[in-house]
Amino acid sequence: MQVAVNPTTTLSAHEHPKHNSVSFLRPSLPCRVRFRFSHRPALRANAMATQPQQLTITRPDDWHLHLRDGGVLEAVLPHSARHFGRAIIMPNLKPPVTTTARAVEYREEILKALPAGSSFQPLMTLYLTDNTSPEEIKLARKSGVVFAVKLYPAGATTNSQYGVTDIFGKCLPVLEEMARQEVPLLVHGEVTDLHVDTFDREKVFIDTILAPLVQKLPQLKIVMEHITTMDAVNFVESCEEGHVAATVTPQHLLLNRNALFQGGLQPHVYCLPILKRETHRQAIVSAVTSGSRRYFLGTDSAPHDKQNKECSCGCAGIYSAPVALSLYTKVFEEAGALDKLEAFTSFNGPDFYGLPRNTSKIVLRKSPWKVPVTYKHSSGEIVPMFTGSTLEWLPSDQDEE
Ligand SMILES: NC(=O)N[C@@H](CC(=O)O)C(=O)O
Repeated sequence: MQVAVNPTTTLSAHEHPKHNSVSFLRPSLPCRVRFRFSHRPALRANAMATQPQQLTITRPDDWHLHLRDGGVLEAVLPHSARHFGRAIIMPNLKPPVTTTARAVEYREEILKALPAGSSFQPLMTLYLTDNTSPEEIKLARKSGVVFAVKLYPAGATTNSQYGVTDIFGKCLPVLEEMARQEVPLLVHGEVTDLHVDTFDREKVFIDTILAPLVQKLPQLKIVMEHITTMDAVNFVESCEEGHVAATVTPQHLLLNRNALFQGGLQPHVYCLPILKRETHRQAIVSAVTSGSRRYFLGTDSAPHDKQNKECSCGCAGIYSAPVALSLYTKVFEEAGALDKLEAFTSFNGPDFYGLPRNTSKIVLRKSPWKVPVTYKHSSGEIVPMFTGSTLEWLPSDQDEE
């Protein structure tokens, strides 16, 4: 990672111009994050003067992305393709992508919708059902375009009604085949029992499904997607490195559940798993900024039309693709861990999946930019995360040498 500093224009934290105030909940110091500023005034001033204004990092990948199809796909794909080299494409379309043949077709649709000259690579996934066969896993492995299988507990989230109801029964032969074929299982880690409190669903899933699954099939590679709790961090840390990992979204790093109710009900920060309390957010920030190889970038960018978010029964999902990289950088900067950013965004993911790291670079400049209020598409509009606010880190392609 290259870091460029510009001492003449560097401002100390309290001198930064306030732009349109983004209501981030400023992280208080997570327990394991070490700040490298000295308490001696002279040294501290020096450190302030060397705050980076520009970072050059290996191009990141997004290990959890919803692209949808049709007009929405065309509208959102350029935002991911601009910043990310590859992305794991989630299969929860209507109807879901349950076969390799359909994954191959969907991949073609994505490639066709890419902006000219883009080298973005969609890494396809299959949607696990009670009827998925071990044969399908062999086909997936052979295809060279399917990289994982997604477990949605039936009823857990958007378009999950065809998901799994019987993981340790009907699905077991498939999971055993995945372990043999080294195809990772990507997990939406929430139980769907209506008697379990919404805020406890991840923990109960870990205790009743995930921990027993890891015990039963220790060779199966598992990614716990979009983790939201200290319990998930503890679980991931307790497993063998390289076997169980986790993706982390910008919203679960920057927001706690108060954001859902700040000044009124806020549909655009409603996602699943739902935002949790502050102590959980701090645990996740601490985990990802520690430099651990078990965590990697997965935006869970999940576009829904404005009218389907702002209504009496709004959809779960936050559209973060255009802002995600700026937001992750902010998180690492505020934790004093910018030196750990590149491993999280660009190394840990491909290393876990056994894929090469990207070779191209992307530049992040400290240069305020305004998030558009909405993105229009052929039949509606999508409101991005932090709509209309000003963010500090602007990602762009590397300058020509
Ligand atoms: N995260 C969300 O709230 N929604 C996702 C599905 C998912 O990953 O849960 C979606 O597809 O809209």
